[in-house]
Amino acid sequence: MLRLEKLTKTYRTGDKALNAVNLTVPKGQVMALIGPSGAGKSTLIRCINRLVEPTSGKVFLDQDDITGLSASGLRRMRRQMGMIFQEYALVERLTVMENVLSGRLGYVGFWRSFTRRYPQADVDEAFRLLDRVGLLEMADKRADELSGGQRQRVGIARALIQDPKVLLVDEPTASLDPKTSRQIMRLICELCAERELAAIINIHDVALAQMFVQRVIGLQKGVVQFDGKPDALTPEVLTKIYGEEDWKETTRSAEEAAE
Ligand SMILES: Nc1ncnc2c1ncn2[C@@H]1O[C@H](COP(=O)(O)OP(=O)(O)OP(=O)(O)O)[C@@H](O)[C@H]1O
Repeated sequence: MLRLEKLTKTYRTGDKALNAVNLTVPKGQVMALIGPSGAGKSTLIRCINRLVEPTSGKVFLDQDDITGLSASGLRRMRRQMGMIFQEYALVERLTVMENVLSGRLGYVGFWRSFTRRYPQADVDEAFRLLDRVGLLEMADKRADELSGGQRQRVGIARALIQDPKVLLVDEPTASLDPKTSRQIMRLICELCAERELAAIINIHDVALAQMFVQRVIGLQKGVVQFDGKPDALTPEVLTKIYGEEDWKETTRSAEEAAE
């Protein structure tokens, strides 16, 4: 379980990106984070694993207070938080297999990580994960030979080989076509269900979020404006989060969502 208590971030420029956000994401729940540009979505995701240092407030993963950890404690804790990025963040000249195995770098000792020699159990698990994300045949290909959708599948396998408790996902489909976007969202949600993983997905595409997640959080100016089920995202709620617009074509009705 992930719990945020009054999480606040004020950047040095004075921008208050998060304002006392309280949030609990139970084990196995996939939650979409929506909101206009500048609402604080990326900041929220990055404050959880302290890529951005919160100004105040606390983040708990199960019983552990992440905000109170020393540098070495934080390194260990980050193993439990898998991250998936919009631009995949793969090492282009390495193979698919090597990219997936790099998710184990937080676990193996210095010498193994330096020489990139991984235990056989890690290699076996990497093959299993590549099979699960549909890339077994691509294990020896270089990352720069893959399509965007295939790259994101590598990014997903790399996050999962960490054996995380929570997935932090930052705009996973922003660089993908609509069909591939659905496939990637479906895959992330299926994997979270299989592994009882909590996930927070920062996503701009409201309709896509509605199709796949169980819960949506709407952020606006660093404050939670909406917390509920996807089919409760009415045009009125979207106006509250994003401002005045014709939302009828954006949202899916409850009946459609149930299909
Ligand atoms: N490194 C930084 N230094 C100063 N201000 C920042 C920094 N990063 C973000 N901000 C500010 O914090 C606020 C929230 O930004 P953030 O990137 O978290 O929003 P977002 O909802 O992810 O936006 P987008 O959807 O455009 O990615 C904005 O006002 C932004 O200008």
